[in-house]
Amino acid sequence: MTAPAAPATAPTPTPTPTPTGSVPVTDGHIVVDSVGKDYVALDGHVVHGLQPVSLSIEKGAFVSVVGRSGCGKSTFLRLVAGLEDLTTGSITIGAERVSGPPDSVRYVFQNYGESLLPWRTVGDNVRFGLRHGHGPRRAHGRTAEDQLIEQHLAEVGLHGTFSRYPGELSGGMQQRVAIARALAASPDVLLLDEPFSAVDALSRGTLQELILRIWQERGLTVLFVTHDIEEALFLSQRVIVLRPQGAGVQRDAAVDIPYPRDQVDFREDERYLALRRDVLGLVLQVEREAS
Ligand SMILES: Nc1ncnc2c1ncn2[C@@H]1O[C@H](COP(=O)(O)OP(=O)(O)OP(=O)(O)O)[C@@H](O)[C@H]1O
Repeated sequence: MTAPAAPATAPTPTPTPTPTGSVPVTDGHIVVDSVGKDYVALDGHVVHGLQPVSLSIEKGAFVSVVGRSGCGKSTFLRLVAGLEDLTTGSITIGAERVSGPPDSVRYVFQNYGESLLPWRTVGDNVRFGLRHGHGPRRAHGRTAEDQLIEQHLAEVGLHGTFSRYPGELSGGMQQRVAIARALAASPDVLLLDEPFSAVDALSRGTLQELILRIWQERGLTVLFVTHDIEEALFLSQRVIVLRPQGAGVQRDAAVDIPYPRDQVDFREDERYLALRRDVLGLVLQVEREAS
């Protein structure tokens, strides 16, 4: 496979005022300080979505978040994305405190079918990302914009699909469109919430390699949520295990295995096997205690 030779360093784009007048953040270093989230359920009782978590995620890092269902993975991602208000703490990305969706952050959801606009062509879906992004890759004029869109599509292996509709593509291809749309916004931080869980195993492998290549080439900070511990270890420099029921961080494990990582060789590496045993053991132990 083609995968990063080393952790990449993101180029620092020049801050450009957005059409709404807000100034985008310009750096992918994420600091999460005592961040917690409580929800009030319909019957009025308080649910801990996430109990206070503190983390520092370096610019250009690839970090995965794992843990059993309901432990707060998606809540954590939505808070970093500024899609929900914090109950406690603060999040900063670069120099900016997150108080709404930052211009430099893009989110790719599991359900590409819901996130893509089915009545718009693939090209127009990516155009949406381009027009609502920031940074130096914005184009002036329809032709220049179309060329940029073609480049974004080619970057995710979808050359020649501009005029097709999402519903005409396979699941894996639709998720590539969603990734291209996110990249068209020139983000510094890419958040992915179980992005490959709805695609078949083979497509999943190629999508994993795609995301590693993009991470390396663009120097993005990537936060990746998955149920799949093997996927998390294969992709990441660091795997964060959350405790059940939003009870915070249980383990913060460095995956000290160099890139490029080969899908087959990686899974035979002693360091991978030891980490897998450790992380899987933790999660399974929690499952047993909960059942
Ligand atoms: N809008 C909401 N209102 C009430 N409770 C919520 C809301 N969103 C999440 N929760 C609760 O917060 C907790 C964490 O949910 P979250 O979706 O973050 O977990 P998760 O680890 O992503 O789960 P899964 O792996 O199943 O997707 C759960 O108990 C969930 O029921």
